[in-house]
Amino acid sequence: MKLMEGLDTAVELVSVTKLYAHGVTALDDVTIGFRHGTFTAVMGPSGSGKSTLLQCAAGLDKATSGQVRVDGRDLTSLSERKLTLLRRNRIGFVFQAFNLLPSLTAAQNVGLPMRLAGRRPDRDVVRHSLAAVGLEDRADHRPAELSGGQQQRVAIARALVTRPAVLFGDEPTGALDTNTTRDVLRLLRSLVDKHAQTVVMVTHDPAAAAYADRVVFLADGRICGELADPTAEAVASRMLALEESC
Ligand SMILES: Nc1ncnc2c1ncn2[C@@H]1O[C@H](COP(=O)(O)OP(=O)(O)OP(=O)(O)O)[C@@H](O)[C@H]1O
Repeated sequence: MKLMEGLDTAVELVSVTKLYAHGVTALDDVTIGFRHGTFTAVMGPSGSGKSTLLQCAAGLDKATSGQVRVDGRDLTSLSERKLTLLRRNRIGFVFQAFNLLPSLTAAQNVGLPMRLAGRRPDRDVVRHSLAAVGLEDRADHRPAELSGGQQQRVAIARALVTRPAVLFGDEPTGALDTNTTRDVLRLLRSLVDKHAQTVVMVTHDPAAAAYADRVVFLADGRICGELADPTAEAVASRMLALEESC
């Protein structure tokens, strides 16, 4: 199948199918592109394949068939070593649980991807990354000394430290209260607006999805619709219709 959007596209899935054991089809012939410098929310009923889509797009899980392109490179054809390098350098991922190392300071956590790559963390790069998430004054704090929202911002800074082509978030605000959720969503929005970062986020929350440029809906492992310039109300009513038809 032809590529959909060419050079403008940071991430592209072409006819991706993911089968699990016990006859589960988690993704069923999914073709979708995520353009550079855009913010996309992925929504759908529980079990519709949202996390699987993100994991396959990020090279954390292997598609059973189809192609996954990041920065124009097909992840499915890379050796394990090359895939690890591409994942480390070009793909950022944040999870609902912040996954910070408790014994390390914020700056040390942000520098981890460089350490894992066998390099000494570059102080300026780490400071710049912490500044991008508004935490330059918390560099020496350990996770336990930070709020949940601040911890997630450190995780985002860590994911951004290699200047990835795309930042994926799997329910990045799922563990946060309403106010902190808003701060993190505003941060993601400003990374897109100010730094042309590409962001793809799974969420259950229509209000969170409304921060995105586009919402993609999944049902039973298939893309079943999209909404541009979403409002929380429009997303909620589309979700209601999807859940009723499941
Ligand atoms: N490792 C696995 N082995 C077998 N089946 C799996 C595995 N991971 C996910 N599945 C199945 O694949 C389907 C899609 O799961 P996935 O986690 O992607 O859905 P989701 O939309 O993210 O769900 P939720 O909103 O509940 O987190 C589900 O039917 C799930 O049970």
